[in-house]
Amino acid sequence: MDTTDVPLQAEMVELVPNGKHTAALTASAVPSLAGDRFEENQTGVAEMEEFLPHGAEKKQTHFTDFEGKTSFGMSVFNLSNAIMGSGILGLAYAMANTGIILFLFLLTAVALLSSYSIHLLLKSSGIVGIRAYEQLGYRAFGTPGKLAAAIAITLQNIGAMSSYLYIVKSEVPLVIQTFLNLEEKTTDWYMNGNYLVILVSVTIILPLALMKQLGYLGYASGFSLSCMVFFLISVIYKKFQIPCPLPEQEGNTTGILNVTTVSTSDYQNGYTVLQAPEQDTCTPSFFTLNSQTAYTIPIMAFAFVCHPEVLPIYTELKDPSKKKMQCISNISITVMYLMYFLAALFGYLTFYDRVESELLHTYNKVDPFDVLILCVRVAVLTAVTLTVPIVLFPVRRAIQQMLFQGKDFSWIRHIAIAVILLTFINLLVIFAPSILGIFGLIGATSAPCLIFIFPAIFYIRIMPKDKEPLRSTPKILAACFALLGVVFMIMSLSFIIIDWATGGGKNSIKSLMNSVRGGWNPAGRSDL
Ligand SMILES: NC(=O)C[C@H](N)C(=O)O
Repeated sequence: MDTTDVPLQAEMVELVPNGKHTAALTASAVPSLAGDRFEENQTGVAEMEEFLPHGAEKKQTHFTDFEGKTSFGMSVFNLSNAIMGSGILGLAYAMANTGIILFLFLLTAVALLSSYSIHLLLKSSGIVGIRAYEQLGYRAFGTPGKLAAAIAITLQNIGAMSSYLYIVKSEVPLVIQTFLNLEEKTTDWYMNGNYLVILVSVTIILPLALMKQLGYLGYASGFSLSCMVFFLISVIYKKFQIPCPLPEQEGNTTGILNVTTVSTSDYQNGYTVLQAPEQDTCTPSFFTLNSQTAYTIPIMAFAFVCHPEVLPIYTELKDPSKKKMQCISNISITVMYLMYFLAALFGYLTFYDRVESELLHTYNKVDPFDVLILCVRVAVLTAVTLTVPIVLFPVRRAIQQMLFQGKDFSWIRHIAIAVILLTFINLLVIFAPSILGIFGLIGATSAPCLIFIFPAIFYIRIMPKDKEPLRSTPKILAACFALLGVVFMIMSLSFIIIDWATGGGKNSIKSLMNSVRGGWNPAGRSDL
């Protein structure tokens, strides 16, 4: 089809919720939304060519720019999998620093805000045709908008993927060691996290990342979610199994509960400083405020980030409509909200103030050879491994939009970008885990941008003024939403900077990691 049709088609889509554009294709008379700023929408030309059926022009009344094939259920799985990641492991720690009531309040607020943000993205995408986050940026602010969105997505998702692969690198050797019943780590290759992370990347992640469409990952996502359900059930079960307070270390290695002392000094290191009044260690707190409370919002925001994946999933949805996609998002967010709350609650009620910024690590201290905990670790490993391909898709797309815009789909490029990305993340995780801390800084800026600021400002720019004037309630609400994002961003950055200024080298890195990775904190592990 004629490439010059593309911007016109996109423009004429009048508040059509889903990319099933009912507007006629005689769009030459429709004025450009943003004036003459964009001579041509080069962004999606090639992709649209690919997606657009060649007979589309004939379908004057029911134009569909991409024939999605993914079912409602699979889309729920994919979006839930995109939401669920290492974030869940940090929430019990967040609860220890807020108390149950304040945590519930904040978690509810972040979940609602996340859903509202998806609403804004979907509404904007109804105007320009469903595509991707960066295209909304392009529509709203031209190339700078597109680049800002693409860079934020790339940084956020590379940060998330490297945290997942770090879990693989540090947990798989421990799991193998435990399975083989070895007291000490040996020098065999299968005990070396570096080799194992490469093996997992090549054998599991890469083949999944090479799929042409996200929709094909539905089964993997469903499996990944069931692993997380198992994790949750185990966390609940363990609450009733692990005594509080933990008995002192007895040098006992044969009992059912081999308990290693969890002394308070273990936790008085940098980011895990918790003031645990001796006599109250096993009493839940409903409302807590301490120096770590401030990290709660970035931890929760990270846990709910899925926004780069929303539009690609929408594009691939069968019989798409904005209502259907919002419903998918709301179901995914609600289920994750419940899982997050329960995991945090029972994790917290097991260890109270002694919970670490990474929940699994805390169980390790009780009994690293416990079979159930071992299975839980395998489940979490599987879940995060299967999340990597989902999170990689939007990054590849963002790179394509930045470097190869307007080019036709090419398998070679599709494969090459995935291989280069995975190689880069592997190198990062293997050779420079401490550099990962820098993603803390990036994450503190990219997560609020992707959840709050971009959806709101893109919406304000994209929604035509004659439909919704600048002073209309939806636009004022969107402006407040963007402002909230700026406040969150400044807040997170200030905490990081204050921590850097006062914490000293290692601890500051810990705090950084903590603030971006939803509490998953490789730098906080003893092996670093
Ligand atoms: N998709 C992401 O960026 C992070 C994800 N929400 C997590 O908790 O790991």
